[in-house]
Amino acid sequence: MNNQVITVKQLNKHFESNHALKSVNLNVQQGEMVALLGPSGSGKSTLLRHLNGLVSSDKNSKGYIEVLGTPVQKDGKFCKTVRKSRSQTGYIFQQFNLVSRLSVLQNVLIGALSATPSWRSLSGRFTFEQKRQALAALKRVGLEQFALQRVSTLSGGQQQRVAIARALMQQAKIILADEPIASLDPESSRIVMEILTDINKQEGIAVVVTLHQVDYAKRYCPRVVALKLGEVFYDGPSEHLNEAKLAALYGSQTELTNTENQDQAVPQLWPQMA
Ligand SMILES: Nc1ncnc2c1ncn2[C@@H]1O[C@H](COP(=O)(O)OP(=O)(O)OP(=O)(O)O)[C@@H](O)[C@H]1O
Repeated sequence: MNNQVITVKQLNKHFESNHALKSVNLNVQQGEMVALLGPSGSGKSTLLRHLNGLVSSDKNSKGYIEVLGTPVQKDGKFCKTVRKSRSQTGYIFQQFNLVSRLSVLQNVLIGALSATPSWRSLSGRFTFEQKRQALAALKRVGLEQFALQRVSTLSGGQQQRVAIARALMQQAKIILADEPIASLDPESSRIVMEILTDINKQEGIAVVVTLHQVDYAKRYCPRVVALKLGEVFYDGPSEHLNEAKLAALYGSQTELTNTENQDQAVPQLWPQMA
C-alpha cells in the first residue's frame, strides 16, 4: 500500500529574479512528523504554501506536487483536484486566521464548511452532530469550557489551539503548520507542539511544521527537512542534525536558535517574532 501523502518533484519558484525554491524534492509518508527548518528567507513558508495550492510554481519547470494522492499542481498550473486536497489539508497559520467576532465554537465549526451545504453554512445553521463534533475537537485541545466565548478574548496560545481544533473538525488527513509557535511564549509553544504530536501519534496524521527553534524540532519531530537558500540542505533524522550541520545551516545564528536563549536571540534575528 502506498502511504505517501506528500510528493514534491522538481519544484522551482522565482519571485522575479529571486530564485526562492530550487529543484526541491520531498516525500512525506502517512504518520510522519516533519520539521521544516532553515534560516529566515530560506523558502519554508513558500514550500508549505505550494503544498496547499496557495502559490503556483514556475511555469514550464516540470514541477509537480501531489497531496494525499491528489495532484495539486503541475508545471506551474493548478490541477482541477486542488480543492479536494485542500479540503483534506489542515493549514495552521502563525497568526491563527480565526474570525475574531465569532465565538470559539463557531470558529471550530468553520472547519466543517466544506462538508456543509451552502444554504446551511450561509445561515450559520450547523447540525447537532456537527456541534457535538466541534465540542469534541475543543475538548481534545483542552478548551471546551471556552466554547461560547468570543475567540478574540483568548490568549494567543489558546487561539492557536482553536485553529488546531478547526483542522480536526475539518477531518484533515494531513496538517501543514506554518510557524505555529512563532508568536507564542515557551509554555504555550510547548502545549501547541504537544497537541500536534498527540494528533500525529493518535490519528496517524502526517504533520509538517515550519519552526525557527531547533530544539523544538529535535524534541517533537523525528525527521527534519532543512532548507538553505531555497535548496534542500538536509533531510533526515532530527537526532543526526549535529552542531556542525546546524552551523553550516544557520552560520553564526545557530546557538541563538536555542529557545533557552530565546528572549535575547529572537528579537535580534527575527524581529517579526518579538
Ligand atoms: N509573495 C512574495 N513576493 C516576493 N517575494 C517573496 C514572496 N514570498 C516569499 N518571497 C521571497 O521568497 C524567499 C523565501 O521566503 P519564505 O517566506 O518562504 O522564507 P521562510 O524560510 O519561510 O522565511 P521566514 O522564516 O522568515 O518566514 C524570500 O527571499 C522572500 O523574500
